[in-house]
Amino acid sequence: MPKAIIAPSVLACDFANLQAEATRMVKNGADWLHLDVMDGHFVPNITMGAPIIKCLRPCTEAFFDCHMMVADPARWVEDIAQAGGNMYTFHIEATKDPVSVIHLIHKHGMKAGVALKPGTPVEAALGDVAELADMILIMTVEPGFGGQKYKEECVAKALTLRQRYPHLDIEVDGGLALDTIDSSAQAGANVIVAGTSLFGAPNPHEVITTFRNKVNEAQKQWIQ
Ligand SMILES: O=C(CO)[C@@H](O)[C@H](O)COP(=O)(O)O
Ligand SMILES: [Co+2]
Repeated sequence: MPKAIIAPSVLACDFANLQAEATRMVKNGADWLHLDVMDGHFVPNITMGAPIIKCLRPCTEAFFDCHMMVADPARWVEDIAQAGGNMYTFHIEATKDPVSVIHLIHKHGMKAGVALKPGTPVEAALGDVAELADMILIMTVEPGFGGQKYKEECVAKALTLRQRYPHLDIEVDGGLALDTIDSSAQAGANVIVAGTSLFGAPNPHEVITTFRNKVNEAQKQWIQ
């Protein structure tokens, strides 16, 4: 069964101390670090790109989960691979040919993730995309900003995917916190991204442990 993976989004950290903030989350039990790359075109915000990821790479051995909110997903694959990205998750809305982008990502030695905005139906990812991708990301907020309200209605897409693809990594991202995790865990999501609720927590270890326990408990129902 897919295991729980907790991925703090550094978008909510103190960027003046990125190295310390990233390693603080790893010490508190994070499995991955979620790095939100925004280009100011696909979303109305600009964050970081390959140069910052490259600087962070020697600071930690954590798996870098790169969430690419960019208008041209193929364009940045080589740069992110060279910077040390491990997962390259692009938005299906940004390309007419997601299968080619998945192949390109694999060719560069990274895992391939495919993200769906709240308004994108899950059918867009069924079939070839879900079968070739290593992970599907269900956005539970509109991409572009941290600290938004969780859209619970989006988790129905995670449930559809989990029922069809019992071994697929399914990530949820946006507004995940102690009071919203249950619906995502119950729907079968196993990769939990959280920014505000982890970087703002007095005890992030406790929150990470709670997320992990809830996901692992919920995943048991999918064992056939
Ligand atoms: O991709 C995004 C936003 O576009 C996310 O990764 C957010 O950074 C998550 O932040 P919180 O909603 O957990 O504060
Ligand atoms: Co993200």
